[in-house]
Amino acid sequence: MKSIVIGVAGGSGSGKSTFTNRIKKYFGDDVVVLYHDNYYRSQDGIPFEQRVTVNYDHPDALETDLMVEHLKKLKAGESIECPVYDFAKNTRSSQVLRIDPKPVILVEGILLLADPRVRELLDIKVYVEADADERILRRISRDVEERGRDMKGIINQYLTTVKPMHYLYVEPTRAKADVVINSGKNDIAFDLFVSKISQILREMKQEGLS
Ligand SMILES: Nc1ncnc2c1ncn2[C@@H]1O[C@H](COP(=O)(O)OP(=O)(O)O)[C@@H](O)[C@H]1O
Ligand SMILES: O=c1ccn([C@@H]2O[C@H](COP(=O)(O)O)[C@@H](O)[C@H]2O)c(=O)[nH]1
Repeated sequence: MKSIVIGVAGGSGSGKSTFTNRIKKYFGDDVVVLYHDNYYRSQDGIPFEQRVTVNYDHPDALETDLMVEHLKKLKAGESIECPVYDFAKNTRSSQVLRIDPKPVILVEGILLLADPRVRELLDIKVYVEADADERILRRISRDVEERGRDMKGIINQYLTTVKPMHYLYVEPTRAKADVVINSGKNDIAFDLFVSKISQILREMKQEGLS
């Protein structure tokens, strides 16, 4: 099976998942999503109080080697067993997720475009743009509602690691993207991607590649 790989990067809270999930919902079984977030390293070796002080916005916090290996396998038509990260516990869960290869592979993560090995595997590189104030406001709601965090912890983490790492490692990768989209709820960008992906899927089907 031949695949097209689309990488979606951007700051935390920019709307990457919103955009990616909308594409996945539209194309259903033709699309698989690989979340770089699931490749955060296990923090099982340290107590919870220490886990919350780790710099999760530095490239070293992620096991990108494993994700590169998995992405290569999916591209080669092989299934993978992806780790599953538990944000409430700040470590990997005991679960793994079997992911089967599909004609369209979406890969998503804040630091995706920071690694040349990942960039090399991507056919289309997208950067989702959003103002810093909107990103932090969205992150506050999401982290409280979905990731088991409190206000004090979110603010402390934002000021000590999220913000400085964003300007050091995430924002510079905007220049590596083929397409920069303004907001994950951008209907024009969504329509353009639907038509591009539909065209690629049609060509793959005509050539008998998917
Ligand atoms: N353009 C937008 N307007 C309003 N809310 C948004 C917008 N984009 C994303 N959100 C909301 O912000 C939160 C974080 O978005 P998400 O897509 O998970 O960001 P990311 O994956 O980049 O961290 C979600 O609750 C989402 O519904
Ligand atoms: O244990 C962890 C691991 C990561 N984070 C934060 O997650 C975001 C990236 O996820 P998005 O879905 O793109 O927001 C990153 O900024 C890390 O700070 C965490 O808080 N705890």
